[in-house]
Amino acid sequence: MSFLTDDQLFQPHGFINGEFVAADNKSTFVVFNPATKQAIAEVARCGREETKRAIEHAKDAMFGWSRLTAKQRSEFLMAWHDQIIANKKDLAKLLSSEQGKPVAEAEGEIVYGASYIKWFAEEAKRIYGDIIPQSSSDSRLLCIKQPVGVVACITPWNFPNAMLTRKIAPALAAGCTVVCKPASETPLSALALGELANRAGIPKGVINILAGSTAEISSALTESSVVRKLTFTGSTPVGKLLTTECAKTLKRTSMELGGNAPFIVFETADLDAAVSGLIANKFRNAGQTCVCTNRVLVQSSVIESFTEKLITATNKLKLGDAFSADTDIGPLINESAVKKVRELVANAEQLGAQSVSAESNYPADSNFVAPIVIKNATTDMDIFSEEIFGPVAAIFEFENEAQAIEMANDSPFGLAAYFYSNDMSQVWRVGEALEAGMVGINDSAISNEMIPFGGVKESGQGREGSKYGLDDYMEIKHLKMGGLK
Ligand SMILES: NC(=O)C1=CN([C@@H]2O[C@H](COP(=O)(O)OP(=O)(O)OC[C@H]3O[C@@H](n4cnc5c(N)ncnc54)[C@H](OP(=O)(O)O)[C@@H]3O)[C@@H](O)[C@H]2O)C=CC1
Ligand SMILES: O=C(O)CCCC(=O)O
Repeated sequence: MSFLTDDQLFQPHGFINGEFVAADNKSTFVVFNPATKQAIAEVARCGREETKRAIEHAKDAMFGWSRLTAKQRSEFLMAWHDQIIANKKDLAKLLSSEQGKPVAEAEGEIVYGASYIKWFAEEAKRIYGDIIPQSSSDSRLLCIKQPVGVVACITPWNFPNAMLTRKIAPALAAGCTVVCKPASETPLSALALGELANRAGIPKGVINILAGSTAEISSALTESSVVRKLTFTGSTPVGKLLTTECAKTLKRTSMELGGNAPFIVFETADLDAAVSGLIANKFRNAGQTCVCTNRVLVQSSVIESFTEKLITATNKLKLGDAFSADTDIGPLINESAVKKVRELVANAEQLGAQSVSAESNYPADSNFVAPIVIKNATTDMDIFSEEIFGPVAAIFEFENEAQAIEMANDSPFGLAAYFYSNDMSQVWRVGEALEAGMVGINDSAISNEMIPFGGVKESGQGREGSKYGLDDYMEIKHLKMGGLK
C-alpha cells in the first residue's frame, strides 16, 4: 500500500510458522474499503489444509515456547509491543482503510491493543502456584499452573487489532501458542501483527494467522484435538455454534459476544456529563462496539431536557472519511450493516417513534449513516431487544428506579451497562442490581487492559484483561510430594 511508510506492513498472505504464504490453491479474496467500497487488497484464501499445518506448527512451537522462563516470554511480548507502538501510525492507516474508523480513533485502538501486550508481559511474571496445607506429615501438596495448549483465536472486524492482541497476549504469556482467524472484512491489521511478531523475534510457529474460508478454517480448528482452547469475540449465534463444536473435543472456550447495553439517566444525574458520556460511548466506532449503548433509559422528569441536549450534541458530530481530520464518525462496515440499522429505525418509526438525524452529504447507497436520535421509543420495538451496531441512540422513558432496573435487565444479554446518578445509595443499589459483566457509573469509558472485560448471560463467559485474564489460558495441576521423612 503506497500510503504506508513501511510497505512491509501490508501482508496479504497467510502467516504460518513465521512465513507469509499464499493459499495452497493460490486463491484469494477481496478486502474493501467501507468508505469507498473500493477493493484495497486481495488476500490469500486459506482453508482446511493450511489451518491443519498451522496447528501442527503451533504444537511444535509450544515445546520450546512453554519451556522458556516467564521472564523470557515477557521480554518477547515487550519487544512485540514496542514494534507495534513504533509503527502505530502505519497500523492505524491500514486499520482505517479496511475498517473505516477515523484514523485518530484507529491509532487509539492500536495503542489500546498494545496495552494488553504490555499488561500480559508484566503478568507473565506473576503466574504463581500455591502450597496447600499438607494432609499428612510425610507429604507436601502443591499447585502449579501450566499452559492449556494450542489456542484458536477467532476475532471480529470492529476492533481488528485490539481483539486479537487481547487474546494472543495472555495466551503467549501463559506459554500457549496460537492459530488465529481474523474477520474476512479486516484481515490486514491482523497479518501486520504477524510481520511485527517476526521483527520482535517471537519464535516461528508461536503465532499463526490465517484468513480465508471461514467454514474450513473454523472447522479445522474446532475439530482438532491439538487445539485445547478456543477464544472468540463476535456475535452470540456464532459463539453458541462454536461452543457446541468445541464440546465435541471438550475444548475450553472464552466467549465475548453480543451486548444490549442500557444507559440509564436518573433525575439526580448531571445531565451534561451524561450527554457527553453517551456521545463518547454510543458513537464510538460508529456505534459498532459490543459495549456501545444500545438503549438509553431516561427518567420522565428529565427526559425532555436530556433529549434536547442530546440532539444538540449529536448534530455536531461530523460524518466522514477516516482520513479527513475533522471526522467523528466513519462508515459502517458494509451494506448489510447499513440495511440492518435502517430496518431498526424504520420499525421504531412504524411503531410510533420519531427519529432526528444529523446531517449527511453521503448518498443513500453508501455505507455512511448519520447519527440518529430516536424519541419516544418503546419496549415493543426491535431496537429495544436487538443489538443495533450503528449510530442510533433510542430513548426510552421510565418513571422510577425499580422500573429502570427491570427494563435494563429485560434482555438475554448482559455485557456492559451504564448509569448516571449523584445519589450515593442509588449508585450502590443500581450497580449491584444490573445484570451485566461491567457497569460504568457516571462514566462511559470502561475499557482498559487492567479491568476484567466480559459478560454474563448470553453475552458470553470468561474475562479478558486484568489479573483474571490469564486464568482462561492455564490449567491448574496438583503435585503431591510423598514419602518425606
Ligand atoms: N461482540 C462483538 O464484539 C461483536 C458483535 N457482533 C455482532 O454480530 C453482528 C454480525 O456481525 P458479524 O461480523 O457477522 O459477526 P460474526 O460473529 O459473524 O463474526 C465474527 C467472527 O466470527 C467468524 N465467523 C462467522 N461465522 C462463523 C462460523 N459459522 N464459524 C466460525 N466462525 C465464524 C467471522 O468470520 P468471517 O468474517 O470470515 O465471517 C469473524 O471472524 C453484528 O451486527 C453485531 O451485532 C459483531 C462483531 C463483534
Ligand atoms: O467486542 C467489541 O465490540 C470490542 C470491545 C471494545 C472494547 O474493548 O471496549
